[in-house]
Amino acid sequence: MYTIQTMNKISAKGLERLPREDYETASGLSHPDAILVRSYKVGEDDIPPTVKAIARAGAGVNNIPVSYCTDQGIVVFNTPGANANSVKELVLTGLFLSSRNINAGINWVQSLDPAEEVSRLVEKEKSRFSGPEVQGKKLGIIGLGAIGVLVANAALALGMEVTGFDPFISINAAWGLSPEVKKANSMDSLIANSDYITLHIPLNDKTRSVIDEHQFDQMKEGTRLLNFARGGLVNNDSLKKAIESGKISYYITDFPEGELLGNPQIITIPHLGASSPEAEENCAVMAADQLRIFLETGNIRNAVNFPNCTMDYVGGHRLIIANKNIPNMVGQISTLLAENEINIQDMMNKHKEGIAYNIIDTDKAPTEKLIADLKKIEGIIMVRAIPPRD
Ligand SMILES: NC(=O)c1ccc[n+]([C@@H]2O[C@H](COP(=O)([O-])OP(=O)(O)OC[C@H]3O[C@@H](n4cnc5c(N)ncnc54)[C@H](O)[C@@H]3O)[C@@H](O)[C@H]2O)c1
Ligand SMILES: O=C(O)[C@H](O)COP(=O)(O)O
Repeated sequence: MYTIQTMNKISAKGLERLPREDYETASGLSHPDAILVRSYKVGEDDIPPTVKAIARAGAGVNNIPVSYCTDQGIVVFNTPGANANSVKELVLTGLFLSSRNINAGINWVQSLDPAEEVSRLVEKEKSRFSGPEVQGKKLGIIGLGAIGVLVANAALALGMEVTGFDPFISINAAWGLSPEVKKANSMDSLIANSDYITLHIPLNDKTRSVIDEHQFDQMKEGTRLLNFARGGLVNNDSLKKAIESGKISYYITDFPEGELLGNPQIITIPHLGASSPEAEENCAVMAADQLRIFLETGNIRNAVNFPNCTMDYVGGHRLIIANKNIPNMVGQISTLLAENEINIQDMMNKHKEGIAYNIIDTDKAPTEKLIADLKKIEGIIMVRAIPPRD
């Protein structure tokens, strides 16, 4: 029986992927094998030593202490692309909200006295809420991953001129991107030439406050900035100055903070990007499947801190081992197996940055002592025997 601790409400469709006879899934488990989470901020103290994997049902993993998990041999998964369409639709909504003064107009209508002649007032005052069309305008997209690509293609269909900046674009993303999307060679040039800018990059130490005073200075007067990626990407002090100076006419964010409230040029959405039943289901299903496959077979798909590594598992004896990506690790592992008269039948070794991951199928079950001896090899981070299937 595997135990999975949920740290947020997870779509039932995802939980159904973990059969009840083999999995207990609950929020208050003290020794879980794995954690299933959405945006809950997971602290190191939330991760008991029994945890082998954490699955983030969503894209951003900035709420998980990934480096700590790597050091502990804990595999962290996310669900690439599973909520991208949901976010794309909200970004398009944000594009129109930033352009047509819809929010201000709606709020004004709601503030009217119903006893007044509302339809007459509306016709008299509506010019106050006029705003430009997006067709023919320039959209700059920072980050052309799962979401950025969908936004780019959809904005082209709206008649916008689209430019993207992503120095690390994946081959997959490039395949999905319309050839009409222009490539910016720097973030500065993209920013200086856009009427609308939308952010679709992860928040990490390299991207924190990536939109700061310098970036705002490059922008055209009246730029509309959309942030459906993470609050920390934009420096709030610089943003407020840019709004005061007229550089920014509207900031639309899915990540409200107290200091952003009450400003009519900042539209705050309560982190609804992935809050559609479809996205919640897609993410939960993908996260649960990835967890289950890892726990039951050791195969890894879509980990952010471990390499993808899969080998057909027919249910014999299997060891999974993670180690620092340094010389002579495989040699030491195979020598120890040979000394224990265990024959390797199949083996896969992959690495990602400083981590190497091995799947080793053997003719005999590894003993507890062998596992303990493997763990003693310097550079080994994690060793686990996968229980044979019936
Ligand atoms: N609002 C929401 O509910 C919501 C939902 C999903 C994702 N997100 C956020 O959006 C981000 C992007 O999601 P995604 O699914 O497109 O992820 P993704 O991994 O598919 O794409 C991210 C892209 O950003 C690029 N990138 C990284 N650093 C960059 C930089 N400095 N400059 C330019 N490009 C850079 C990467 O190369 C990659 O192509 C997530 O990390 C998450 O923070 C928000
Ligand atoms: O990174 C993500 O996938 C989004 O921010 C969605 O977060 P949520 O699952 O908490 O809605």
